[in-house]
Amino acid sequence: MTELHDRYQALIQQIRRYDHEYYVLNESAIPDVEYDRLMEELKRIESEHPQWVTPQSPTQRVAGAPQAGFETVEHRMPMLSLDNAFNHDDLGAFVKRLKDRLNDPSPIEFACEPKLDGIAVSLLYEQGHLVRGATRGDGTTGEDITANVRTIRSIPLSLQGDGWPEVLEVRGEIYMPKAGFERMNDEARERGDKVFVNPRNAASGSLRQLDSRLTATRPLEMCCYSVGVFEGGTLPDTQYQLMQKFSEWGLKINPEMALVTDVQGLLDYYDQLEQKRNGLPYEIDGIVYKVNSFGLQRRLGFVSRAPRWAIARKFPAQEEVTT
Ligand SMILES: NC(=O)n1nc(-c2ccco2)nc1N
Repeated sequence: MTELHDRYQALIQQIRRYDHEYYVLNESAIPDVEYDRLMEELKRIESEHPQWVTPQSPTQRVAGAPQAGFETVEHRMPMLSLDNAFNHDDLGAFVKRLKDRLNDPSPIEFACEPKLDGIAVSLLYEQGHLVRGATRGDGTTGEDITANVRTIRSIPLSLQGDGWPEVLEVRGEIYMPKAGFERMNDEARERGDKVFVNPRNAASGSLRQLDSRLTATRPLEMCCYSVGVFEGGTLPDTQYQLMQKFSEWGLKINPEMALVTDVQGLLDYYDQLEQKRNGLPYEIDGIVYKVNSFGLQRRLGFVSRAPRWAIARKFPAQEEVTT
């Protein structure tokens, strides 16, 4: 029996590693037929030994039946909205305001991230296991979409590596890549079904399904970009270091992230990303600039619902191409 149980645990680790390589690192793992064979062997062992199955097993990503509705979730820490900068002068004014408030003229380091155009989501991990997924909602109250979040392969059911806090709330954006959006709409047209106007609406509609078996068929991904609640552990001192930790723990982060210094750095990054924008495999509607140091972020605090230490800079709206 222990030999079979050892095989069972090895299978879970192997499939978890392939999921991470394929869905988080976007590296081609093994041929589908080989992956499917491993999953079939895992399901067969679980059917013979149902008492071994835990919610963290790769076979447990899709619930068997629809839920009646969505429970509400009260966010222990509000999910922030971002102040906006509409032009380069606004960015200069933003940096000046920070230096005045810090009463320190020395250069400030910023973490720069593409502003993904999806749905902001909170993932709660306890003892390293995913226990809840929730939408941002109005920032204070969101909807419990755990069953749907569990179907997204780029979201690990258990954190990898070590050193993560006992309670860790990871925040990020769930989005639908452009190629998946086009493919899904082509299939919908062939079936005579409703098509979605844009990837953001498609992601939102997919997350609001009461039947997670439908959500599981949708090409959704998640990039993680900030932390909410954390207990029973420590986190790095900067946004950039936190993202490296997230990646070590098996969470997907955005590869376009960069560290820059002062206003010129913000402007250069804007120009670089504006050039890249149309070639990216997902839609972005701007950039999020964050003061990199968490110590400085704490000193700067928030104004009402938005942090003083971050600002969004939007690109000009793109002409809707009517197909
Ligand atoms: N939407 C998006 O891509 N965001 N949103 C934040 C954010 C919002 C509040 C704190 O951080 N960061 C990124 N990359």
